[in-house]
Amino acid sequence: MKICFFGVGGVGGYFGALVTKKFGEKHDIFFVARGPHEDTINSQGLTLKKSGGEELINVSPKLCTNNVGDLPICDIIVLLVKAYDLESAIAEIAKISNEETVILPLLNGVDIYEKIRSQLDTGVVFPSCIYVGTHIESPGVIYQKGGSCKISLGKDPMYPEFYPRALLSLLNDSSINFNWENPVQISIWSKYMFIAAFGLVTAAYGKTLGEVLDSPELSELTKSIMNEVEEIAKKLDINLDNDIVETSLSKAKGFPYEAKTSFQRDVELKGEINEGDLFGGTLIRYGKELNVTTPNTEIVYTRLLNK
Ligand SMILES: NC(=O)C1=CN([C@@H]2O[C@H](COP(=O)(O)OP(=O)(O)OC[C@H]3O[C@@H](n4cnc5c(N)ncnc54)[C@H](OP(=O)(O)O)[C@@H]3O)[C@@H](O)[C@H]2O)C=CC1
Ligand SMILES: CC(C)(CO)C(=O)C(=O)O
Repeated sequence: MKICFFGVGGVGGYFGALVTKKFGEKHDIFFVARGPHEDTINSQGLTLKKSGGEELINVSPKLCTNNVGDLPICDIIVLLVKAYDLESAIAEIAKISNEETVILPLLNGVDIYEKIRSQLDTGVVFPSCIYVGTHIESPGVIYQKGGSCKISLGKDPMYPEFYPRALLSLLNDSSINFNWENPVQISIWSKYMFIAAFGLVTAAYGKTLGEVLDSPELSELTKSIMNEVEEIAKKLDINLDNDIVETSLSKAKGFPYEAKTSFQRDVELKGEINEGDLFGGTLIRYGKELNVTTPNTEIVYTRLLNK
């Protein structure tokens, strides 16, 4: 098979390394990367420090490139760019996919499937989400620490009968945990509740997940954003568990004290280029459309925009 990891940063690099370690000989595996990260992968391979660095994996794909013109039509594309790069990435992916290509986008967000479908009508696209704490430590090196590392994915509403046997075998045989869930929207919204609330608060106040949990004031603020997400989900008929806010809060205890959300990292490193609209902007828009007040999201998002 021809398999492309489009974006091998924190999450894409983590999964790309695991799949390449297992299947680099058997399948043609391609990485799309750019800049110094691409250069280092080409000269030294991609290194994954798994579970906080105790286990080291080093892999080389068949080709790492920033130009999809170098790639064939692929059977499987794992899409892992930040939301602000999604539109341009989809335009590139359209060039290496056909109607049979299986596309797995693991980005945070509740409307990623719709965003992809508004631009791409080929391929089979699986709505999904993932809990994993991982980032680019230095060019060519991915550092993973924390998170269940489990993917939730469900059927493509456009092809409800299509079961992605090859993709699921690939994940399974690469020792990647997943749940095939239908409907998957409950998991996607539960993950979104977690990351929108913790992402906004960690980024706006410059605190790690552990520091937010330690602060009664910031925990309460995180919880109040989660309550707003819950109200929006209710209006959309997404049946989240009754205790979803409590379980989402306690999920953060499963991450190391010093863990940062990917959103906090972006705000610290890249300033204004970040996924704020995916969290704050989207929630505020939903609130207006659905008549749900979102005062806490607004306070935190405004603080971020004024940073
Ligand atoms: N990191 C985490 O722990 C988690 C992240 N997520 C979500 O997963 C998604 C990906 O996040 P993450 O992996 O952290 O992001 P990263 O920024 O670490 O990785 C994305 C990579 O894709 C590259 N890229 C983007 N567009 C192109 C392009 N056209 N050509 C070549 N390379 C490209 C980026 O390059 P460059 O750096 O040059 O922009 C970057 O290396 C986000 O939606 C995030 O919210 C979900 C769960 C956990
Ligand atoms: C929840 C968390 C922290 C890890 O999955 C995440 O999704 C992120 O940092 O974007």
